Amino acid sequence: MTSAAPRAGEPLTLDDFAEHARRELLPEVWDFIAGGAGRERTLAANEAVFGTVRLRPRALPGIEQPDTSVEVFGSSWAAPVGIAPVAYHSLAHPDGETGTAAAAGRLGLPLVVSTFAGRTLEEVAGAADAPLWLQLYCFRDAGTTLRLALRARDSGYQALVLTVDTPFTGRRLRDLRNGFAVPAHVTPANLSGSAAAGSATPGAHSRLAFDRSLDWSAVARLRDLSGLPVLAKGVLTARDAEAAVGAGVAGIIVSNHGGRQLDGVQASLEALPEVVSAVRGSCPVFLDGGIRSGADVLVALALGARAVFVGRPALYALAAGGSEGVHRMLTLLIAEFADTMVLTGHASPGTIDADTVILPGHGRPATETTAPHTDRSHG
Ligand SMILES: Cc1cc2nc3c(=O)[nH]c(=O)nc-3n(C[C@H](O)[C@H](O)[C@H](O)COP(=O)(O)O)c2cc1C
Ligand SMILES: O=C(O)C(=O)c1ccccc1
Repeated sequence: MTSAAPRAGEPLTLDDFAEHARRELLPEVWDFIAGGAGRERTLAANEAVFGTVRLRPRALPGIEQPDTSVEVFGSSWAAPVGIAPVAYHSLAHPDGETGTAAAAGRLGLPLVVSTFAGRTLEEVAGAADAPLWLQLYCFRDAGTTLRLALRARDSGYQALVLTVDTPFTGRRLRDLRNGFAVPAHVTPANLSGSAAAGSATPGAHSRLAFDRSLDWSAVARLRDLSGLPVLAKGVLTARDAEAAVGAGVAGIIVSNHGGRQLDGVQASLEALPEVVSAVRGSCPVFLDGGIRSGADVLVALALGARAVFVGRPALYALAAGGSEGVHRMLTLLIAEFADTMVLTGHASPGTIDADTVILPGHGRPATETTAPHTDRSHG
C-alpha cells in the first residue's frame, strides 16, 4: 500500500497543502479562500464533525488491492472524489483551471468548473480527460446563463450544477475587513462582454447581478435547453431535497457552500442522512464541505453519499505547486481512501455502509441510529 519514502517538506496530508498555501498567498487572498460567512461557525463545523465519527475496523480483510472506482451518470470515476466549483483558480496560481483540470483528468477524477472560472469553458475542456460539469449561477440577464449552458453542452461538459444556496454571496467578514477585491488580472473569462461581467468585489456584484427571483422551475428550463442532467448544489434539508427531486434534478449536492453562505446551518455531514432518506434512492446524493482526508471520504459514503467534492483543498494544492500540486493532493487523497477501505474491510465503495461508522453519542453502528427499524444486533 505504501509508496516510496517522502522527500523532506513534501506534504503528507491535505492540511499540509493548506499550510504551504498560506505561506504562498497574499493574506487577503488566503482569507478570501479560507474564510466563511459570519462567525464562521458552520465553516468550523464542516471539518469538526468528521472528528466526531468513529470508524469500525475489520480484521484480516483479505483485500489485496481495493477498487476505489465508482460510476456516476454512466461515467467511471477513479475514486468517489471530485473537485467542487470554486471561483478564480488563477487567484491561487497562474496554471488556473486548466492546471486543475489536467491534474484531475490524469487521475480520472471530475472537475466542476465555476461560473466564475478564470479560463474559458473551452480551454478547460481542452485540458481535461475526465468528466467536466459546469456550475451555474443564474443572472438577472437570463441570456448570459443560457449561453453558458449551451457552451458547456457544445464543449462536452456532462452535467450542469445549479447552485441553489446563493441568491447573493454571504457576509464574509474577513473580506469586508480586508476590503478584498479580486485583482485586475483575474477575471471571469466566461462572462466577458456579458451584462453579468461585473466588478471585482464578489459580494457587491452578486447582489446586483444574481437573479433573486429564481425558483425550482430553473432546473427543467436548463435541462430542456441543454439536454444535460442538472444537479442542485446547496441542499441541507428534506424539504429542499423533495423540491429538488420534484423539479427533476439528476442529483443533489449536500452543501453549505463551505460555510460561506448562511452561518449557523448544519455541517454538510450532519445534513446528509436527512437528505439521503428524503430522496429515497431517486437520484444520487453527493456531499461537499470539510473533506480533508481519505477517511472523511469513507465516512461520507458510509452515511449515503455516492461521492464527495473538495473545494479549498484544490486551491491550496494549486497555490502550493500548480497543476502538479493538485495532482499530488488528489493522489494522496485517493491513497488515504484506499487504505481506509482496506482497514475497514471494503474491496469496493459499493459496500461502504452505515455499519462502517459510529455516530457521536452512540456506542453502536450508524445503522442502528439512522434506520431504527432494522433488526440487527451488534454486541
Ligand atoms: C474561494 C471559493 C470560491 C467558491 N466559489 C464557488 C462558486 O463559484 N460556485 C459555487 O457553487 N460554489 C463555490 N464555492 C463553494 C464550493 O463549491 C464548495 O461548496 C465548498 O468549498 C466545499 O467546502 P470545502 O472548501 O470545505 O471543501 C467556493 C468556495 C470557495 C472556498
Ligand atoms: O461562491 C463563492 O463562494 C464565491 O466566493 C464567489 C466568488 C466569485 C463570484 C461569485 C461567488
